[in-house]
Amino acid sequence: MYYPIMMNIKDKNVVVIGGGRVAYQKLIGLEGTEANLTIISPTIIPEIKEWMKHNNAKWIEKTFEPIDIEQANIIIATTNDSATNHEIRIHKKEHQLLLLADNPKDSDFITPATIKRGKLNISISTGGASPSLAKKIKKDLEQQFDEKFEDYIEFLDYARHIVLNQIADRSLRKKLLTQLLDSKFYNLTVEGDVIKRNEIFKEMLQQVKGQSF
Ligand SMILES: C[C@@]1(CC(=O)O)C2=NC(=C\c3[nH]c(c(CCC(=O)O)c3CC(=O)O)Cc3[nH]c(c(CC(=O)O)c3CCC(=O)O)/C=C3\N/C(=C\2)[C@@H](CCC(=O)O)[C@]3(C)CC(=O)O)/[C@H]1CCC(=O)O
Ligand SMILES: NC(=O)c1ccc[n+]([C@@H]2O[C@H](COP(=O)([O-])OP(=O)(O)OC[C@H]3O[C@@H](n4cnc5c(N)ncnc54)[C@H](O)[C@@H]3O)[C@@H](O)[C@H]2O)c1
Repeated sequence: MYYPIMMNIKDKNVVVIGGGRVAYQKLIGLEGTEANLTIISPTIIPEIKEWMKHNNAKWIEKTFEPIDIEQANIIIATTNDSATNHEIRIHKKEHQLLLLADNPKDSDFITPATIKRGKLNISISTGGASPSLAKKIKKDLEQQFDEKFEDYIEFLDYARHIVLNQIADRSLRKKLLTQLLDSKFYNLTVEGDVIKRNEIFKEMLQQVKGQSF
């Protein structure tokens, strides 16, 4: 069984070996993490070149050597040469986390299909059984959780912080945080009526505050 976690990899050294389609897919997943990204590969596809214009990553134009992973925290091996992927596995240290794109059995982790909407992250894994199914489920959920969720999550984050700061009583907090999930807040966010949405939230907050005295 795999253990699902959300990792903070800011400033961690992530080394991606290989510069093809799979490397590109993994780099997209690493977007916004603020990790130190290094790509080791004699070639990279045009999509990665384009991606590097908007994202921070260092490309070292060479074939893999063990020294390339010495400082790595996380290693993502995506070459099309199984002998190289095997060599990477042999040289990685016990404490380093390795993903072998052609060999989940010997990997320390696998990557799920992911929908990102601001801070909302919906990840789907089949435990390696069917990456295509993970992708299909993702496509289906993308319709339900569209781009508008980005603003909505931002509002929930903002409102929750206010609730946590201003309401000391745990059960009242929980009540308010549940009330915040009422669809009117989502609908007003989608309609762009931020003023009305915030007013309703403030009224709710005052009401609950009244109950706590
Ligand atoms: C979800 C996604 C995320 C991502 O890549 O970030 C992802 N694979 C995706 C697509 C995809 N991969 C493959 C196909 C072709 C169809 C097929 O073979 O089924 C397609 C479909 C396509 O491309 O359309 C081939 C494939 N994949 C793996 C192997 C090796 C093996 O199974 O032994 C082979 C055979 C290689 C060969 O033939 O040699 C292994 C893995 N792929 C995983 C993740 C991990 C398990 C995730 C899970 O289910 O939990 C795992 C274990 C390790 C890892 O890579 O993390 C991404 C969709 C993202 C998106 O579009 O949103
Ligand atoms: N996990 C997944 O989701 C998934 C999906 C499809 C394929 N795969 C596996 O991943 C492998 C890569 O797939 P791809 O489509 O990206 O292949 P690709 O041929 O597009 O890219 C391979 C890359 O590896 C580089 N490379 C080759 N030898 C190297 C070495 N010694 N050192 C550094 N870089 C080297 C090449 O220059 C190239 O950039 C496939 O062989 C397949 O087994 C995994």
